[in-house]
Amino acid sequence: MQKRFDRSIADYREAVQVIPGGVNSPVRAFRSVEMNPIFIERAFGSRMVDVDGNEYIDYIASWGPLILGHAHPKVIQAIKDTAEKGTSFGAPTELETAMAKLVTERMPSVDIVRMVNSGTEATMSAIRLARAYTGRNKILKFEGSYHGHSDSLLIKAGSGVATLGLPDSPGVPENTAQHTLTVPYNDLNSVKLAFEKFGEEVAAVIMEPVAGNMGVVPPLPGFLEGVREITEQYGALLIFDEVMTGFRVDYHSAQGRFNILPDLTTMGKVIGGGLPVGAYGGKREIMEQIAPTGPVYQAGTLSGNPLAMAAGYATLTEMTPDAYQELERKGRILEEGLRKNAEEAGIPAHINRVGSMVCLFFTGEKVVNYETAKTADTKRFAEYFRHMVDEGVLIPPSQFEGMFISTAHTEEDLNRTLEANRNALKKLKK
Ligand SMILES: Cc1ncc(COP(=O)(O)O)c(C=O)c1O
Ligand SMILES: NCC(=O)CCC(=O)O
Repeated sequence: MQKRFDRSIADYREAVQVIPGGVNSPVRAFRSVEMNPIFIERAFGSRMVDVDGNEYIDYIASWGPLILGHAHPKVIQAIKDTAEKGTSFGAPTELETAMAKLVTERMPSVDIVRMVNSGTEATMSAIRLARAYTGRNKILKFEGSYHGHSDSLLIKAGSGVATLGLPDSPGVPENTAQHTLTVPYNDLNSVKLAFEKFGEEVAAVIMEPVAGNMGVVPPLPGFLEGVREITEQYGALLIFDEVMTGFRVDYHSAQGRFNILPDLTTMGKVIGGGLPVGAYGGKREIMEQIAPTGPVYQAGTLSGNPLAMAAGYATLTEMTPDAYQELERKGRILEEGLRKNAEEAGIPAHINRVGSMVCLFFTGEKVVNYETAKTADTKRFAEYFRHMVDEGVLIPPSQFEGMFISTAHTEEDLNRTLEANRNALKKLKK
């Protein structure tokens, strides 16, 4: 490595004394890429600057939320203006209704929405609601999908769980885990077989409409349609986990892009504009089973927090349909450039992209599910990651995560990224 990380290394040594692994979320630990975590000092637009003064073109984007880039002036102003009037009241505000209106207008299947504080809370609450509504216990999820860290959903999970190779977490009781069925993504036949066996017991299928936690994996044609049909046939709910894809892959999210309507939708990331937010919503009849209109309990001291609502509202307001087209165009530039570079370098690679979510897998195989994602050479990814850091480009530190493009990435940033990619590929051990 040519860059110096003296201060990051010192910060990390200090952090591990008082924080497990020195990080507040495992994916920040850089373990699988065999580096110490880089501590960040500040960020603006497409750039992040670490505590040693190294500057990067950033594609982590806080793991998805920052679709406008870092510290967007309108988002920062909205947070400032709101903060001056108080940061939390424990009583409703008009801002929450305004936000709910925006979400319900844009998210095709969502009539009514409840705000929570994270994606984990959103999926956990949606599962509880689905179980209560159907009077059934089992849920079906896909291998290598990540839906946050609640017990029922930490089975064969993606994201950091996959990166660290911890498929089933200790601490999840067996009698909880037994209610979670898992099948391969993009494999409709396996979904059918699972329903033939357990169909009457399944409360819901929860799925990422574009998988984003085993790297990026688009749904194959007919897959989302098929799952929608099967769930309807068996009276199970379909939950789209749009925590990552929501307001990211399209103005109308993945459900709009692919034109499939789930019963419930979970959201997070972009709707918080960089502040802690999650949400779940859907059909009125189902959602009104939640307290206080119904018996299913779910609550939150800071839910619908004014600062988070202001940041989310400002973000969504900036994200016009044109802005999504622009992201699509940038996504295409990156996708095509990465493919061309890998071909020219003679490196086996598969590139998946949906909108502004892009992933370069170091494998010659087509990646359609977790099994095929795992054919990627993670050692090679680690080496590539470190070369990219040296080149001043920060991508998520795992083969099983995608890059996020923001409206702040300029064409120059993309060209510079492709140049960095070319240089990094050249330096890889053959
Ligand atoms: C699809 C998906 N669902 C749920 C989550 C959990 O969200 P959070 O980290 O906000 O709890 C994530 C990411 O972390 C995600 O990508
Ligand atoms: N794609 C993985 C995530 O978004 C997780 C972020 C985190 O757990 O910090």
